[in-house]
Amino acid sequence: MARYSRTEGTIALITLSNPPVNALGAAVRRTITDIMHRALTDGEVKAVVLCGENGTFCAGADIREFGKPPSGPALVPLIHDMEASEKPVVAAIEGVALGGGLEIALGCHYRIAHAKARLGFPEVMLGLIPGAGGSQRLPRLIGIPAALELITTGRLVSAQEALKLGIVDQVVDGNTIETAVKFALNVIGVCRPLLSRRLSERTPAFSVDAAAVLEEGMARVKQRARGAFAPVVCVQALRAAATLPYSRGMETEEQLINMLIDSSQARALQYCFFAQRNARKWSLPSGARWNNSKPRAVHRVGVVGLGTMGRGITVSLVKAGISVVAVEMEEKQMDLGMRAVLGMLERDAQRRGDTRPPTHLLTFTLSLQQLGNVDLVIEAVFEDMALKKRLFTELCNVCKPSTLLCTNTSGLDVDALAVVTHRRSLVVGMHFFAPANVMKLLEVVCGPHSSAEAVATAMTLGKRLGKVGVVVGNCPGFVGNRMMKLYLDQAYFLLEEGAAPEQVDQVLEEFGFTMGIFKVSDLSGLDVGWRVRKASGLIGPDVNPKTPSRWRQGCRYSPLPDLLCEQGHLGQKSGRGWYLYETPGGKEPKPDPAMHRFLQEYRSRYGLTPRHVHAHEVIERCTYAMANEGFRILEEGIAARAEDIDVIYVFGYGWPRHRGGPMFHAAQVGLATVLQRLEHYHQLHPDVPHLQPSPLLQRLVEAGSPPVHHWREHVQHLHSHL
Ligand SMILES: CCCCCCCCCCCCC/C=C/C(=O)SCCNC(=O)CCNC(=O)[C@H](O)C(C)(C)COP(=O)(O)OP(=O)(O)OC[C@H]1O[C@@H](n2cnc3c(N)ncnc32)[C@H](O)[C@@H]1OP(=O)(O)O
Repeated sequence: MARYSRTEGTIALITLSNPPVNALGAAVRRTITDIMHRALTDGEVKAVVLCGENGTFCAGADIREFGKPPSGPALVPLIHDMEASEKPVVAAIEGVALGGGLEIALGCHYRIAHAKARLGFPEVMLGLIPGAGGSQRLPRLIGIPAALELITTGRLVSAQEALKLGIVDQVVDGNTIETAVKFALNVIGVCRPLLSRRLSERTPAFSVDAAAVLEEGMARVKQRARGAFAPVVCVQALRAAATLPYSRGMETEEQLINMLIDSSQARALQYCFFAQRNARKWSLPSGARWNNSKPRAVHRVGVVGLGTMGRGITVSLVKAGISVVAVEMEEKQMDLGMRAVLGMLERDAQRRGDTRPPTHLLTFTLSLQQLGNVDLVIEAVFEDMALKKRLFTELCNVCKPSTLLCTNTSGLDVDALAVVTHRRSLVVGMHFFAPANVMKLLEVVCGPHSSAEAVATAMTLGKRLGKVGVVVGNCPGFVGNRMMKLYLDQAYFLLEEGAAPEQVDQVLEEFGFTMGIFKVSDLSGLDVGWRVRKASGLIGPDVNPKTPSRWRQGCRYSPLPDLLCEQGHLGQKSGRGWYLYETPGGKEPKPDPAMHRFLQEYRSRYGLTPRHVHAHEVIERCTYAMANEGFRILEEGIAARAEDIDVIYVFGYGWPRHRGGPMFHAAQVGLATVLQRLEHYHQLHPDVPHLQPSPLLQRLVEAGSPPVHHWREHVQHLHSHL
């Protein structure tokens, strides 16, 4: 928990010891409070050095304790006693000093950091504010503007930046604890400077500038927060720091943290924190798991296809220091792709203040033969099964027998590709999201043939690229796009029934989505879905001409997006889609009067009487339809946990993190309510079978709506896939 020792005769060394990250759980707080008291009252001790075991100072409060009844001593009095002490207290920061860890460090009189240390207040990402004095001490140390930026974004800073900002006093390359002990010996008995080191005794100058900074900060934060409370409350806490004496500021901080600590948003964000980490802990029906499966070493990767996805994937790999052989079939395409990749790397290097992008890691070629020596190939060619099958057959002949073959398909059958190869166990899906060098999500799709080694390798590679990998089973659209289809269907149906694209989008954005569904559709291009619908026989020559236009494969179908595509309205790229753009390629969507006329004509053609669609109906139909499909996905074993589905939606589809994800949201609304609303909508729309509540949802409600992490126990035939 925490250890006490004496060094150099007069220095008390207090070492936090709570692996893996020295989180400040109740037992740690109790021990540290006791031994700090011992050090501060022991007449032989002249100074204290506070450090963490195993190269980590402290990652803050134990997040698992939030939401449970409080136990153990609070942090605020401990920090206060330490700061008020007449003995210098020096923090020796290695690894991280985050949240409560940084608050403890700010209560110390001096801070020495290792060059590789990172510091910050990430509480806002957990739906909180720095609630143990951090919101009051940091602005007194570094000023309002810098504190505002750090606290409202949760951004971590390097030791070097912390030194520039004045958060730490010294940065060391060598032994941080030895340096801190020497430092402590030097400041023993130096009284006046100690007084000035107590941050609570400083007054932040509240200039007119600071008032303007806070006002601007509030406006910026409100605009970016998409309905999240914590960033807004962070600004309120900083305003208290700027305008109130320290003790009153602390009272405000306490009121604000108490308001947030039990909020549904804090619960959702803390759920996301653990869900993201649990997603790494995959397992397969064979018993292979993340911690018993060895990944292969990957030094050299082949990327086939230099379209939008291939370019992003190539950039991601090169930025992670991996050699890439990028293959295109046509010279013109290769030229375009090469220029785009080099441009992206150049811009990225400039942003980081690096003059030389790592282009030496890149080879561009028109020949698949150059893939003979790569460890792994990521195929990113056109979404066409026949083409992919031909490519995989060829790759088998060209690549060494141990090369893993991965497909970046967004929904085609990975098993069907595996069976055309002589190395089925080495085939997995690596589904990146556009733009692949920016988006964090990676669906790793494994089929019945995929080996544990292949899954482990794809997941490890994803981690090296900074992605959040989630292992999913093989089915059309996998997890993300399979659920997205139902979300889109509901959005189209809402238009048929009377809504306008901008109205649906506004409601979704107010709910917290990064972008409304119709804006997303315009951005990705309406032709993407059009091709998928053609390939899956929903449109095209295979459809019986007698089939009504609004009916496909036994259920309601909306031809609205197909009609737009037929008119050449493909979204941003054509200057017109669900919205109107100034020019082809324009980025600013404007409601389109022609779209409104088109929808009116469409409705009268099919005898649909438009009605007013309420905001709550938009949210319920879109999000409950998604969650309902999520339950089916769980039941089929396509996702191992509800948390995995939520991670996919938060990191890949712009789902608001402060609402946890579609499955967590359903739990927060109440499963019984979701079930009842789905029954209601299914009664109104019996031609939409996906609105019929899934059996798993019904069983969970019968079982009294257990919490999300118990849902798996109610899945029948567990291990069918994952
Ligand atoms: C004092 C609390 C009392 C509670 C009662 C309420 C009182 C109300 C007053 C509240 C005042 C509190 C003031 C303080 C608030 C805080 O400090 S909030 C926490 C702020 N800190 C963070 O957000 C840090 C979160 N952690 C990370 O960012 C990263 O984990 C890391 C430290 C940078 C390490 O990253 P990496 O090396 O990639 O490892 P990970 O896989 O992420 O983590 C390893 C395992 O450690 C677990 N973990 C990490 N941090 C915490 C944590 N703070 N609490 C609990 N557990 C943590 C993580 O889940 C991993 O676990 P496993 O998956 O099981 O391996």
